[in-house]
Amino acid sequence: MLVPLLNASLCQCFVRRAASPSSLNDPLDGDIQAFLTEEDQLHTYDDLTKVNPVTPTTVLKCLQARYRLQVFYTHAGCTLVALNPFQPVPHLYSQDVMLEYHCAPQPQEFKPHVFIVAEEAYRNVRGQLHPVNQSLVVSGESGAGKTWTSRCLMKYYATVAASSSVDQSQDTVERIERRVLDSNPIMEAFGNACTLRNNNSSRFGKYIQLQLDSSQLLVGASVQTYLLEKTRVACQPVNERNFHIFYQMMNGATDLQRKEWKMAHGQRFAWLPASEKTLEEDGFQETLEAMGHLGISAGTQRQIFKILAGILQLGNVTFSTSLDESQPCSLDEESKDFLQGAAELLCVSAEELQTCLSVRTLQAGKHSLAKPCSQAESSTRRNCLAKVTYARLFEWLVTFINNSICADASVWTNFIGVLDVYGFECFGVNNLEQLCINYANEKLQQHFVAHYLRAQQEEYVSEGLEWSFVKYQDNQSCLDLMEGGPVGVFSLLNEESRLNRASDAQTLRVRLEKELSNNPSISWDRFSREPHFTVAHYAGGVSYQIQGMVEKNKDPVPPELISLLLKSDVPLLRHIFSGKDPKDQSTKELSKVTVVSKFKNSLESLMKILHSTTPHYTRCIKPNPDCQPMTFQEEQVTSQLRACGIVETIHISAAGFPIRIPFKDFLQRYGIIGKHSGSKSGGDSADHGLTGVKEACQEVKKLLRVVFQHTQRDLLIGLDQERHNALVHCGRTKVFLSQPMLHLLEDRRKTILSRCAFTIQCCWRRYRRRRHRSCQQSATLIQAAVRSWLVRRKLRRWDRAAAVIQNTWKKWKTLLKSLAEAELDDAKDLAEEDPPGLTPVVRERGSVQLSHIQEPVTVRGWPMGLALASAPSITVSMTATGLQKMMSVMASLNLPSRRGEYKVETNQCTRELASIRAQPKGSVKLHCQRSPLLYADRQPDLKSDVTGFNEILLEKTL
Ligand SMILES: Nc1ncnc2c1ncn2[C@@H]1O[C@H](COP(=O)(O)OP(=O)(O)OP(=O)(O)O)[C@@H](O)[C@H]1O
Repeated sequence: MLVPLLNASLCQCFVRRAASPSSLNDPLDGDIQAFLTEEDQLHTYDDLTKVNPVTPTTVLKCLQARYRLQVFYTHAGCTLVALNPFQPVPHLYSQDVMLEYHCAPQPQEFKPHVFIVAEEAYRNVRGQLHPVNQSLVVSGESGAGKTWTSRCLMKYYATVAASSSVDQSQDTVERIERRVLDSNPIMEAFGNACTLRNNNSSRFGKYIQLQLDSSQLLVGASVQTYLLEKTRVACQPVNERNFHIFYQMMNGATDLQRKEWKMAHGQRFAWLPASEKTLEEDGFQETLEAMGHLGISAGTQRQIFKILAGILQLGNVTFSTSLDESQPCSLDEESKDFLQGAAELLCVSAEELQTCLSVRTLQAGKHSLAKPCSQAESSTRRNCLAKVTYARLFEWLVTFINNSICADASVWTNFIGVLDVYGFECFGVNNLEQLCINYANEKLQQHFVAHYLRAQQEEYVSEGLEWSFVKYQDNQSCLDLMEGGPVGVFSLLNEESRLNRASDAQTLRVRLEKELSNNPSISWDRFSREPHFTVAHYAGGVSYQIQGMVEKNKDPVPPELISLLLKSDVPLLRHIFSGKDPKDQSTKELSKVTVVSKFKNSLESLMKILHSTTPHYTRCIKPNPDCQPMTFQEEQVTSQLRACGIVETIHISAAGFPIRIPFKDFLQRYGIIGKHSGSKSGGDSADHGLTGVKEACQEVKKLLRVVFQHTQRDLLIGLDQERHNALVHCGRTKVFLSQPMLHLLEDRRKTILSRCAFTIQCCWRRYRRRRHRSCQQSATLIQAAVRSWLVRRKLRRWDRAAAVIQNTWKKWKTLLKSLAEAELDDAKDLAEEDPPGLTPVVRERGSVQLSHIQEPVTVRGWPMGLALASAPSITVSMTATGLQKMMSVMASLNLPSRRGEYKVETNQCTRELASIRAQPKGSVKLHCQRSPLLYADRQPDLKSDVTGFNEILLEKTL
């Protein structure tokens, strides 16, 4: 009951991520992305399956980074991805490099290269107890570099097989090598053409078997071709050219040949458009040499070129509409000449040729009926004659090449096959050719997926994983749609083609819709004017036009034409049509052979061969549509990665365990989960640097247990072992993770990290608070210490000052005392001389000596407010006047106020008062600044409270 919740949530996530291709594009969080793949290190990844996570985006970035650094080859698991440099890179393909790869004990450790694939296949054959044949499948879109790569592989084998031959005569080896290699220029001259996408585009598919003897030496080869685009002979797409061989003849023929071939300088041929464009592929001499090497005699060569020249002449024959329907179309004068020329070159009767082209023979029982053709029909018959002749000539050439290079069955024991097939095609208008090509690609894709799945499974097994891709959905439903019996697109198309009636696109469309509407891989746009059907291929949907499909499938060749050619005086022409005489074959037999059925049969036999061999895939990628060197267009590459199955491999990875992390890295990143989950597991391992893989595995398992426990606790449900295994697996050296498991781990890690961050924040804040508080306390302490130090310093200074003052004061006092005593001694002496009661002696201006006063005496005082002298302050403000002053003086001197006994009056003396001192026996000494001692003998009141002699009653500091 508890299981469904988590299962539902995890598995929904799992299904969503695994099933939807777009989910693979999900940008992962920057941090995990950086952990899994370091972007600046992307170019170092030699294998695309090692980028983490394997998504189209990371794969694309990796390829781009490598291309920028001129690294053109990258592994993608069991596939090799080859980016076209579109410029010569001679050092990459030299003979030395070939031998280097061949002689290396472990070529896999070298940089990715097509030679690794070649060498691996070569060693596979050699190393087996019962040698297994090998197949090198080279695919990609037009111009991606398939032909180049196939050539490279053939050169490699020609070199390494020859280099290993010590006991054979060099001559023999060279002859075989040469022949094998010479088959290339011939086939390219006859089967390649300049198209908008590639100047040297192969217009046929081929499978070359390189035959090896028991000593693994190259002893021969054989070629099987598929679906030559023969319509090109009579109908070239705009801005494209016919097959190279016609231009080679035009450019390279001698005058004699020109005369013979009716190919004058400046002669224009309708079927040779863009003849002014010269290509490096137009080397006629090279083709002639190759023909010679392969043993095509000069006579046969002459016949071949005569036939080709005849075809060119035919192209210039145009029919005019006949006004009378009972009469065949007429020819203008020029066309008559060209027809005559064609007939001469093909060595047939010109009249017969014209009749064959413009009159149809209808068979009614034993009677035959002649029916003039319309202009269009006549043109079709003309084209048909050219196409069938060229196709038969090409077939014959291939057979000849095979006869020339194929070793005797008793000589060779094994082979390495090189398959160079057209890639997935999707144009504006797609017809039967595209249907066949895409069908072949579907077949190869299925083969590839099965092989890749096997390779993945093998890796899982080697890592000890018990998991299988049993539920992986491949492209079977699309194949069922096309080839399915009893009802499929091909069978319905064949049925329509075999009916002896005019083909009608609408009828076929209705039949397709009625019979196949249950298949999810087919759809229709009901609003489209043109009848068509859309097939959902693995590489994307392609809409096929039904119009003309049945006719193309029938590929009818008017029997009159074949009969005519069989009468030709050119032996080769007779030969290539021999055995095809319509009279010798029953109509039933003929009607059986449609283009589709022929193609399907040849593909089936190819698939049988592929299934019996060990395949090696090379996916060629065209980095830009303009064939420019060092230009990488992301969209262009992405669509090719999808079309060549690399994205499929990514889906396969996603269906399994797309993320693989070595134990050590895993523990380093996720060890924190164990540490912070209250469990002892998983935490310390990364810190202590585990060395043993076994211990690391144990730690990882513990850690995963913790994660699951937590997930269960969080979601209150349980996960069974089966579900665990669908999410994560511990291999022998790595942890295999599904996308949902990665997200689970990442979520857990993030939660823990944010909890840790919160704890760190709390600690930090607490620490900051404490630090602040202690700072405050310290500041207070320092302040107190400084203050006390300042006070102490001040006190010390005060002490010192007081001591100085005291000292000085003491000295001063002593001095005064001594002076006073000296004065007193003088006064005594005077007193002894002057008897008491005498009138005061004025000693000094402004001062009086009061003694035994009978009359109120005038005390000449001090001009300033002596009264203020009694103020606590030692600084006296001199503002008081008159009585105030007198009173204040009285008060300050603390003199008893005895009315009438004395009076104090302001002295005229403006000098400042220094001090007032007590005199002996009650006298007061008014001490002036200048000579205070002059007042020492003044005695204002004998009954005063002044006690001390010479005591300072009041003093003003200066
Ligand atoms: N490895 C390479 N180094 C240098 N140039 C290359 C390489 N591969 C391809 N090219 C260039 O790219 C061009 C197209 O390559 P190629 O003819 O092999 O394409 P293709 O896939 O066979 O195309 P098609 O399907 O049309 O035949 C070549 O003519 C060559 O100039």
